Amino acid sequence: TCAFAGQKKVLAAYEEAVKCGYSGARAGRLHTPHGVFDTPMFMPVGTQATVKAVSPRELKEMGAQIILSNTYHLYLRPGTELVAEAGGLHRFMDWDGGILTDSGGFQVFSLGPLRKITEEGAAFRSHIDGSTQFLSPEIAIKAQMNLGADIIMAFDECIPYPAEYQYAKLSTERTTRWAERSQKAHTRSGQALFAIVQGGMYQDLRRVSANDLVSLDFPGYGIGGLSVGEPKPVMYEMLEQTVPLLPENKPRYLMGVGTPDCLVEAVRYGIDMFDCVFPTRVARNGTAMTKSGRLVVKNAAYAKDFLPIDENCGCYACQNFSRAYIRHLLKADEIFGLRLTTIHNLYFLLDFTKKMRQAILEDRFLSFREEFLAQYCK
Ligand SMILES: CNc1nc2c(CCNCC3CCCC3)c3nc(N)[nH]c(=O)c3cc2[nH]1
Ligand SMILES: [Zn+2]
Repeated sequence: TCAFAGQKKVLAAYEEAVKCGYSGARAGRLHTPHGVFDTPMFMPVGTQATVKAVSPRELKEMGAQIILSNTYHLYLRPGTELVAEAGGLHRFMDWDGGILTDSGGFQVFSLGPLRKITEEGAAFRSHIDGSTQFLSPEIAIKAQMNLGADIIMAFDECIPYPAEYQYAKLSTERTTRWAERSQKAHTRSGQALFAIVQGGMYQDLRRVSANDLVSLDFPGYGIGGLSVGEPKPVMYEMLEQTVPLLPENKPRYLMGVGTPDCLVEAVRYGIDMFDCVFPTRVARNGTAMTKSGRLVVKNAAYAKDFLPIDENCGCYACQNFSRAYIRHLLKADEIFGLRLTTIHNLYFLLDFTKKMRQAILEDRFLSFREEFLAQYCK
């Protein structure tokens, strides 16, 4: 095992990373002010301080450990000072588990019509009221200190795909300078600041980004700039180049990933933490995730199917309701229908990462991966 080396200001401590015999797959324990959590882990996304359609009690019941929220959205509405006055994000949304906030870097570049990026930061138009806004490392870190998450992310630029080598190089070097500025602006003890590795789809830039950020010594590392439309083999190649350069005794968080096939490959390379809007988003248009692929429960084929979505699933939806009932609710635009598909999809991914952890601890991760990929159609 990798003994935990004492690190200053580290509360997202990493210990007990148990390496299984093959490559970098490992099972670990992540220490935060709101508890100690098992990895590999999937983190449900709650963009606007709620995981859409489910309650904190239901999240706890299905085994969620850390959930995500978003600085960009909360900064625009209701404002991060207001959340601070309410006692912080945990109090505001009544969640006593772990919270991780993304710095807003990705959203600025993917949501608001981008105005311009300078060394100072990013100016953009709010997607809510079109007003001109500005985010910089200092503003993003102050906002995240106000929200009070257990883990916060450095302000970065997620390089679009595809991108010219020269642009990727300059942007990655700026993201490293922004990471240093994020570190200097981060003055809240009891909160872990993770840096974010960039480098586009260029192996050499990925290695430079990882090495530069590791020498700045962060308690954990996000891997950004992936799952932005690149082919999966390219994403895996970037992981192969990047993950081995990150300290073994620190958490690695692959941002915005993803589907079960991507999760099992990323765990193989040594990723510990994942987030993705996919399970909650597709649930809202009536698609359920299963170990053999997606099941569009809204389809007419299920009108008289009185079996649950997945007979082996332990979630509230599968334990109590049939495909026919859920299809009926979705067709009737009943809110409870969205709640049931969301509960199932979140449970599916949370349970999937739990199964991967168990396989690693029992040193059978490779066969688990083979069996899963054989059954799962992308
Ligand atoms: C979907 N693919 C993807 N997502 C990325 C994300 C967002 C991760 N998810 C955040 C939650 C979603 C809403 C609330 C918080 C990325 N974020 C940052 N900061 N940098 C990336 O390179 C970055 C890269 C990403 N790629
Ligand atoms: Zn289920």
